[in-house]
Amino acid sequence: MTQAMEVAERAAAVLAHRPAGLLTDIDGTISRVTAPAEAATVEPAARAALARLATVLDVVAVVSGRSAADARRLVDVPRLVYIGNHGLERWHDGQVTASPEATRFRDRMARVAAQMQATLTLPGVRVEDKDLTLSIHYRETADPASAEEAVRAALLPVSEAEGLVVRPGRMVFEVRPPITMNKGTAARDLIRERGLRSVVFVGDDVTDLDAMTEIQRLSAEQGLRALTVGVVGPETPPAIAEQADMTVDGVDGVIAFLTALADRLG
Ligand SMILES: O=P(O)(O)OC[C@H]1O[C@H](O[C@H]2O[C@H](CO)[C@@H](O)[C@H](O)[C@H]2O)[C@H](O)[C@@H](O)[C@@H]1O
Repeated sequence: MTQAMEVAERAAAVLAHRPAGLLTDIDGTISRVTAPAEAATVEPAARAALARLATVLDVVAVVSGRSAADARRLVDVPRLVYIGNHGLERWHDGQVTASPEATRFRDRMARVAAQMQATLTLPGVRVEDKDLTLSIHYRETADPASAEEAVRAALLPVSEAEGLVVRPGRMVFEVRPPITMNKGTAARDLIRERGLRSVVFVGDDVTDLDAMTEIQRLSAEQGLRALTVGVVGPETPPAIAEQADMTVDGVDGVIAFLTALADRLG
């Protein structure tokens, strides 16, 4: 049996406990790494599997660092729940609802975005303004290692002066409000809201660890049936494979897993 089939078998057993939900990250999970970030697309086979799963599971949700509207545009499957900005907002029926706590920091975020646009002139650095959060990409620079240091040195003092938090990602720095909302709190809220008894989460990056650890905590302390699936690729932080219950190899592994799961549950 292949690794993806084994994960699908475990996931199907977990999701037999209804109501059941599947939560997935986007970049590096159902979308291959691209430069620039705007060029990313969701793999058609992943989209097809998610659409099938949405007809048999109680909840299928996308939990992304992208804005919720961008997540909806990219994944483009009706009936899914779209959570964006690392858990700070949700897209529903064309409307985005943002956390009131997060919106209090909008002006500060805009000031940091403007300052970074003006001062980060290194070719290949891109500022992605996501309203509630900000991503500063350096993947397209000639020397990403030195660009990382240059961006860090420029970004940290400005963000700290505005009371905002900087977290590293995949050749990106994410600027976020200083509040305890993340993919973990978003997953917990969705599980509570929908009364889920089981959850499968799929992700590949440091921000996905928030969701994995919270789901595992709910499993240990409250009996939630859960499976966390780490996506292992060339840029995956080692902590993902250490934290996840099971792993698959890259986006192709995710596609094989989701397709096998849809076959089992369909
Ligand atoms: O939580 P996710 O859905 O995985 O989103 C995380 C960030 O993904 C995007 O950036 C990353 O993917 C890009 C496209 O492959 C790549 O060019 C970049 O280097 C990666 O960091 C997105 O642009 C960010 O807004 C998300 O926060």
